[in-house]
Amino acid sequence: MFEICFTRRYSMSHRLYSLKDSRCFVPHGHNEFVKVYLSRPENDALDGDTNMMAPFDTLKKTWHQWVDNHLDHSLHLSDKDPLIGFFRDNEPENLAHLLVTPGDPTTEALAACLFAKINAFLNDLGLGIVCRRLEIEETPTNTVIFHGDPDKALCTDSYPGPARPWWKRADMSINDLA
Ligand SMILES: Nc1nc2c(c(=O)[nH]1)N=C([C@H](O)[C@H](O)COP(=O)(O)OP(=O)(O)OP(=O)(O)O)CN2
Repeated sequence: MFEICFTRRYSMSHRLYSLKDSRCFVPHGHNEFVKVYLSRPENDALDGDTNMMAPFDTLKKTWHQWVDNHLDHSLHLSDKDPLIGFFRDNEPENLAHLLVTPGDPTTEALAACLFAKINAFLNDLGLGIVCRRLEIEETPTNTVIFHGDPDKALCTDSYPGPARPWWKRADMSINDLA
């Protein structure tokens, strides 16, 4: 089986709102790398002419657009974080830069959301190519790997967004605050 791996770098900040006594409660930032592993499970054979699963550019264009123009320099907050209210009241023009996760924006939660997001983009291509594994290097010493079902991984019981939240939509959104 072939796997194609793309890597992208972005800067982000977050705070872990449930960890009140921790230094992670204080908003802080990371320069992270996300790696996605793509494969075509149903038909792995090369055609003898182009010999590609699909051109790299076709596979990564929308994903990298989203990473570069929306994920990069975003502030990640729990859906329960009162900082969201601060932005609503004082800086509504910056709401578009908030990435909101169901519960704390840990690297685990982000990995599951990003996994769902790239699969929404890939599904739109209709090539039968999927992301089966995603890795986020939060720091040079901490990496989180996700593969599986994001619906089972994320707890959305009290998430205030729509049934199809931003991570399941093949659009440029990073929250459901609009
Ligand atoms: N399971 C998780 N634990 C922690 C996460 C997380 O996303 N998932 N995140 C953090 C903080 O973001 C913290 O900034 C990074 O963790 P930390 O290990 O403290 O980072 P260091 O660079 O200081 O680690 P070293 O081992 O000193 O290199 C905390 N926990």
